[in-house]
Amino acid sequence: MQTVLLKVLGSALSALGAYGVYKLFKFVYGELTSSLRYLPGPKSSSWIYGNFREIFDAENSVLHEQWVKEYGPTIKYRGLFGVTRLYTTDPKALNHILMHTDVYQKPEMTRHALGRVLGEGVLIVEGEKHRRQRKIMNPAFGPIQVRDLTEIFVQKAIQLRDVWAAETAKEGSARIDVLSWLSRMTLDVIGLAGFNYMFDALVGEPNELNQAFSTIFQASTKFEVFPLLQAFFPPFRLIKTQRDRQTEAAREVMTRIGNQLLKSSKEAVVQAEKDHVNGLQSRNLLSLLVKANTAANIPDYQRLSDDDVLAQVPTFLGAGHETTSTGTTWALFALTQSPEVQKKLREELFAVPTDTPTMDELNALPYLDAVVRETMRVHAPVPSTVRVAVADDVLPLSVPLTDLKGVTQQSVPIKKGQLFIVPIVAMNRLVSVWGEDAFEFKPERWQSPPEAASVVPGIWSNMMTFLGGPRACIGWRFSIVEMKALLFTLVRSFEFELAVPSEEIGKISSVVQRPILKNDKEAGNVMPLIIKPYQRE
Ligand code: HEM
Repeated sequence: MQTVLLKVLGSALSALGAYGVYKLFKFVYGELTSSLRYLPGPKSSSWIYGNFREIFDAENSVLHEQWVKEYGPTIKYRGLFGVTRLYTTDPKALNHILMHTDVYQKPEMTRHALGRVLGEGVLIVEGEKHRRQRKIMNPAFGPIQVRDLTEIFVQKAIQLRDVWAAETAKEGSARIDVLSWLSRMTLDVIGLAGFNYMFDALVGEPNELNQAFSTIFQASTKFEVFPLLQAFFPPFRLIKTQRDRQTEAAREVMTRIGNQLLKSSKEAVVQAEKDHVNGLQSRNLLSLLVKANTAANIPDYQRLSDDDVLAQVPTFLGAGHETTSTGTTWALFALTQSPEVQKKLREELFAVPTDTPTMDELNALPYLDAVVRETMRVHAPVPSTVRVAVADDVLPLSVPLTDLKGVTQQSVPIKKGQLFIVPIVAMNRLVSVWGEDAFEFKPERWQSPPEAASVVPGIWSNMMTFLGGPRACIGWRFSIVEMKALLFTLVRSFEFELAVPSEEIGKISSVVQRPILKNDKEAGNVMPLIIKPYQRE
């Protein structure tokens, strides 16, 4: 028996070894013959990590932005185990990548990492499945639907205002971690607006789903090798880390709650149809999706299965909650750094004679709009994303590049398997578009945005914040109005100051770019502000 076992083990190890040698050979051959081998770019600083560690230490895009200054808009650098990554801020090349979703897709490792948390929702799936999901989902995110949801945004912003007012009541001011409170508020909003579900995160202790989510999405402040090994080498995924177990537990909670929500949504849609009403219960995203999916004019082959609909619950939670809370956190941070902007914004907001504005009233405020745009430009919550070419292609360039052999290239030949970083915040802060002060927070620049911005291939406001093309963010209108409702309510009620010196605030990115305290990384993702009730003269 023992001999048989040893033989099986021996064969398995030999097969694994042969597979490893084959992969290594394929990789080395691919690199030696790569069409990118003469592209300019920084030297790799490690055989194992490539340029990864310095990128991790340099707050995401800052280092890339320096490289672009040094080597030009289209460069290559090394990722883990020396894998070549192509990085370009050339708008024509990026437009090509974003528009050709049949060729440029999310890499398997990204889909694995996101999928184990969020399931097979619209954020993860590719090809025909994506087109089908997106088609049924698009109508739920239109301007009319978001207008209907504004009441929820404003109600929840007022509830947060009241919680903070109570915090400041004793001493006249309070030190508050605004990130955690905004995160509770946006969770409540996506619960209600997404599925008519009450998380009640703004009252009492976080409930089980809230807790599960916070654990998964807490960005790691340390450089960890094992998750990278799992991402690159699927066999490592068989080894379950504590984080994997937490994620699985969270997924179970989400599936359980998701099933209940889907059942209630279906019942609410049927009831609303019977009663010929369009009540709030059936005005949430999930019910709109259920309604669209059951509409008589949809052919059966285009309908989503229950599993597909269910997968959108964690997708909305994951994609629509921390992104908006982080964006609003950076907006408040920016206001603490520009007291004159804070004052000017408050003056504009006080001109509105109601505490409960509609979407149209919020959208009619030009300075609020400029503050939101400028925050989304400078502090884009998702700083970059990734794509892989699933077929050979040719990438067109608007700025020709001179390769290491001195040859000028108008385009770059791309081989199947090539990884790309899609720069979001770096595109939003291009000096060639926004001028020398591109890194500074100046809402006034939106009075006359530069002509040059029109080449940036973004779905919103000539920025990449919500990406562009068929995979652009579906929830951009939702989040912009939610942020406006929050800023409207909070800036009218409080004055904001940073509770620590500004140099102490750092950024750390795990999909979403959140604040940390550089001198106290153990504190996790926090943004401590001193808030004082605003006394109107
Ligand atoms: C400030 C807030 C937000 C930001 C910065 C943001 C940003 C993004 C970005 C950059 C992507 C593309 C990711 C990629 O393909 O690599 C994306 C996709 C997506 N976002 Fe958002 N998002 C925000 C809010 C929301 C909200 C509120 C929702 C839903 C309620 C939402 C739902 C989605 C979904 C479902 C996708 C996948 C779309 C697809 O692949 O077809 N997002 N978002």
